[in-house]
Amino acid sequence: MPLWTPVRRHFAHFVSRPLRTIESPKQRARRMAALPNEYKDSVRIAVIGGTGLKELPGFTQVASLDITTPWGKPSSPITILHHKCSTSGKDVPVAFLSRHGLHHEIAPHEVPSRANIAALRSIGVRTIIAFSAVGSLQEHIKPRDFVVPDQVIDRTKGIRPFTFFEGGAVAHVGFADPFDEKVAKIVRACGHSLEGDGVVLHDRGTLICMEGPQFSTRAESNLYRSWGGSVINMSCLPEAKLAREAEIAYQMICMSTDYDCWRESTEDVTVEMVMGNMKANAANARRFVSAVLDTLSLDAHADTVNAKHLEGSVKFGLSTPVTQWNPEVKKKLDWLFPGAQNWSLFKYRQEYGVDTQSAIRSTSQD
Ligand SMILES: CSC[C@H]1O[C@H](OP(=O)(O)O)[C@H](O)[C@@H]1O
Ligand SMILES: Nc1ncnc2[nH]cnc12
Repeated sequence: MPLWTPVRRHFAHFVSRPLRTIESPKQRARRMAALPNEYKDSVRIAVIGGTGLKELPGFTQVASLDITTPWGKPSSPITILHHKCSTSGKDVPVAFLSRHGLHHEIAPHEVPSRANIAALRSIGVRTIIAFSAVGSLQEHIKPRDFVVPDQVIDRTKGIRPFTFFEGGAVAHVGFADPFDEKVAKIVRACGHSLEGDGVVLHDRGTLICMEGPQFSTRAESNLYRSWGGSVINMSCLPEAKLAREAEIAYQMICMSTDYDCWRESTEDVTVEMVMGNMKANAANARRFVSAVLDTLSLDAHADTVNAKHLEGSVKFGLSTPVTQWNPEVKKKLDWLFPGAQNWSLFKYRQEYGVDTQSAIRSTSQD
């Protein structure tokens, strides 16, 4: 074969190849950097994307915010998207954050969840829809099915920073129901509206959040099944805990990508399997998010989206009087809750022993 043939073949292939439509990481970073770095309105709703969901295509990107919090920088710049609500026609701003970074360079145990949650709250976010690729621990939850979990079992190992309240300010918030039931109801209704159209939804489930980054052993996988676990991931915690501490309504939407390693007739989970199923079901995931954003944008859900039901809960979970906060804690918590330095309800509760819920209602302006 003459020497030049492969070159010519290669060139012929090059010229006849369709134009590249897949963006390189560099191009993507450049495109984001070209967006304005500020957005003047409050953004109430955020989507946190996980494995296989680094962006929300199909929405207009209007800004890319580079925020530094007292807990460091978030996983990625926060993109502000305009979602055109299909019922009202209004443009609703939505924040998008990629949990594992722009190039999936952040491992589950390295995700800066405090910075992520604090940065989202700082731009006004009060409702988070978090996406996650999960392994199924139950036969009836098939790969590509969606699950809206209502419980979580913490199998992380305590190596991830998991609270805003430490170093001199102690608070304990309720976490009996780790997800937001009001948001969950909306998410479930949206998921069901897409059923029959390729979307299969399980209304409830117990999520096991393991440490990783290695997948589980078979013994662990079977143990979790015996505990009643429905699905497993590595990313729900401390994200959900921190959202609760920040008085943000948080609901995770899980998409099953594999049967982990407990099912004898199926191959053990691999990254290839996870990515393959995420990719194959990406259109459904997008339709699901779109439907959820559409519904959350309705005026009828404004109180839920603004997390009115969580407002003031941290004040009542405080164990350390604000007057005792050290300057560093004061600075951090005042960043998270502007005006926290002046919280007086703690004193009120201590002195008068009031019923906390009625105090929240009667002094919501405090
Ligand atoms: C790539 S498989 C393990 C990885 O996938 C899930 O990511 P995410 O929850 O962010 O969608 C899981 O939690 C692990 O981080
Ligand atoms: N089997 C699995 N275990 C933990 N996280 C996962 N994410 C997707 N599949 C998973």
